[in-house]
Amino acid sequence: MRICRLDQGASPPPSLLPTVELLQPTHESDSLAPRTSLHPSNRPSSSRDATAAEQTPTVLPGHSLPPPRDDDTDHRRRFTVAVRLLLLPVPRAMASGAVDAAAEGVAALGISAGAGAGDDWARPSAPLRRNLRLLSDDQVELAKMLLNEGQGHVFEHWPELGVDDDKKKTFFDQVHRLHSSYPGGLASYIQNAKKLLDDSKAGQNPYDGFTPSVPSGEVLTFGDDNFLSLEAAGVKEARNAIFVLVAGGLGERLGYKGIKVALPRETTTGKCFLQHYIESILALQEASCKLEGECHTKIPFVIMTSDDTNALTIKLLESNSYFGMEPSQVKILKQEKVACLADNDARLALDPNDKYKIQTKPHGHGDVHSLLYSSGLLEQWKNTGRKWVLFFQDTNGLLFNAIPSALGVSATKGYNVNSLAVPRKAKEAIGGITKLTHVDGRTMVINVEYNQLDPLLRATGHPDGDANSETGYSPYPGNINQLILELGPYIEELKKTHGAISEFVNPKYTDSTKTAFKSSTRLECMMQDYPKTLPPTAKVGFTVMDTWLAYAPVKNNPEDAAKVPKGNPFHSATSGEMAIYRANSLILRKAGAQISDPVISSFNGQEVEVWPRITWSPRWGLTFKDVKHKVHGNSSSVSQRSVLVINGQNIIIDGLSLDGALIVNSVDEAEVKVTGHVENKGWTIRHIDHKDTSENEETRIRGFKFEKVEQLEVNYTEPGKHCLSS
Ligand SMILES: O=c1ccn([C@@H]2O[C@H](COP(=O)(O)OP(=O)(O)O[C@H]3O[C@H](CO)[C@H](O)[C@H](O)[C@H]3O)[C@@H](O)[C@H]2O)c(=O)[nH]1
Repeated sequence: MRICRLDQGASPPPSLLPTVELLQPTHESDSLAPRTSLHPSNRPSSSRDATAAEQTPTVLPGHSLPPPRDDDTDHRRRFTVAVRLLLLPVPRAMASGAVDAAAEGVAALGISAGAGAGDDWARPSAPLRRNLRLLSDDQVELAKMLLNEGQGHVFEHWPELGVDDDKKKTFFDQVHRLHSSYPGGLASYIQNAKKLLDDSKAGQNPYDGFTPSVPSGEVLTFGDDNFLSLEAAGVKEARNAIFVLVAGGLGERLGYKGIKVALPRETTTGKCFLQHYIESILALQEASCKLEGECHTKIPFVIMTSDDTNALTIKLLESNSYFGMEPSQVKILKQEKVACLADNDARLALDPNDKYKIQTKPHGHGDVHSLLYSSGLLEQWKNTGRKWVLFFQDTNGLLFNAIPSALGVSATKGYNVNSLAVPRKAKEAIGGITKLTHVDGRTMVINVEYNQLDPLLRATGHPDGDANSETGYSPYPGNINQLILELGPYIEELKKTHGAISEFVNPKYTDSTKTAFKSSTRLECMMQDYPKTLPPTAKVGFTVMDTWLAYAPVKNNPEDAAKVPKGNPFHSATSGEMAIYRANSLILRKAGAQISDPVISSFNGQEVEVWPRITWSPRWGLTFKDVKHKVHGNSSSVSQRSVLVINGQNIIIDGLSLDGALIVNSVDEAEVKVTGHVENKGWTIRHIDHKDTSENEETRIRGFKFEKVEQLEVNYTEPGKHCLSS
């Protein structure tokens, strides 16, 4: 083995950069952003154990689904009415209501009067009435609203004045927050919930009158000429893009205690999802700018967080110097949670551990549209020539393999909306992209969420429901929730809707009488329902790519993953990591390298293909053209037991024969040729049981870890030409 100009030691981590900008638009000032939707949608919450009857989610009544597309005027008129109803400036309207004389008398003191004739409104709740002296005028109005909406139970346990007074005040602080962060206020939320819960109980079919059929979209074949030219078009457009990561989800199904974007995407390098996303955006930025010659564009990166994820996301960014991104490029939009509902009457659920607190949960990724709208960022970006907004989710480690070509499709086809899709296995937990034709002739191409597709098909003459065709896949492409929206039309639409996304509710009932819930529920909304409000003239398309290339999320905990029907994807930490090795192996094969076949192995009860553990930094292989350019000839080979980590922009693989572990790091200015035979004992894979608490959680949920027996690691830190050869 001959190593030319080998330097050891990595550069020290950069020092901490300034803190991220946290944008928190309130809906009080943006009261137009309605949550009551005209175009309801349906989707289950994280848990998937309820029966179909129990799971049927519901939409707001009075707005039959989907939107009227060919009678837009009528639709808009109804929409306007709905919005107006929501637009009442609730706190002020309430404050200007009848205020009793006693309260007026003490208003200057900031407290209301004690129980008296003017407090008759509080008669339904004796505990509240006894505590009225504690409340400010605004709080009195909130209390009135709660009683009006049938929420007297929240005061039932209140002791007399003087006991727990601070907690009582804190309770009202929370009520105020819930009230002011929901368009139309908490009363609207409760009223919407009542309607949706009624519909859910009645089993109302939101797709009444619609017939599903298989739509046609762009189907890409990895590596062919069309793919290459679309990738090139996408890279060119990338400098006009904005990336939006929705990362407010609890990740209940995975059960991981940290934030999902902090999980390692793969464990050869241990780089987390967020690092990979940021490095991919920066690589795109650089590649796109290079095409321009001189260009100083910084691609904006928005992260939507929630109270569950916000602090940890900011900490992850700050403690890693934003993974190389300029802090000013990153914008954080925090979504507010909504109140949980305990029963069919939409009674607010109290926290079992703190009766002075209302239980809350995230409202769904659909919040991203109203948050972007009210942030004012979209207009700013439009003024600086941005054209595309790309939305993506927290744990798809393969996503950036698909971004350049998908953006190329948007640019060349002129799509206002482009959804990325993959072939879907029947009953897989991803929505199906479906053409819906109404009896009155309207049509739309839209995501039908996975729990709705089966009942819809059964109700429309497909007795097998959500079933695979002779191809072994569902005929309906699977939506992976990577959306590319054209900025101009997006802004125009948001000016009308203010980011309104239809809500739905998905209570898990204890039994078929649908009278009680297994646990509290809440209203939700989904970002992929955005096209439902678009006029028929909008160019809505989708792009289908191979699953192995584009989609491998980490959503399921080991136990649930092991129960996934045979042949369906596990969507676990195990499968998510193995999918990266498989994709990289297949990409290198396509580029001419000889990559050994995988072996089958079982981790945490999941049988997966174990390919050579090959990874590279986004700067090395952003597009297939880049990979082809850096893999010379077809004489390189990598054995199944090998690990290959390529970490540097200008590393050329030319006649390498690898049987062991090889890690090559280089600075941009170094050009490194890797050739010859590298053999060592390499890294073995040790099985770990997910119940083995001696291992950390990140390891346990994937079910394996590498034992680094022997490896060759080389670091090129000096500019110039280098070679690593035997
Ligand atoms: O209130 C929320 C809820 C979720 N999220 C984020 O939204 C993304 C998606 O959440 P889930 O992974 O829980 O989504 P589901 O698996 O329920 O389903 C979604 O993702 C699937 C693909 O992974 C399909 O596209 C499906 O149609 C779509 O609804 C995640 O990044 C999550 O962090 C939020 O930001 N806020």
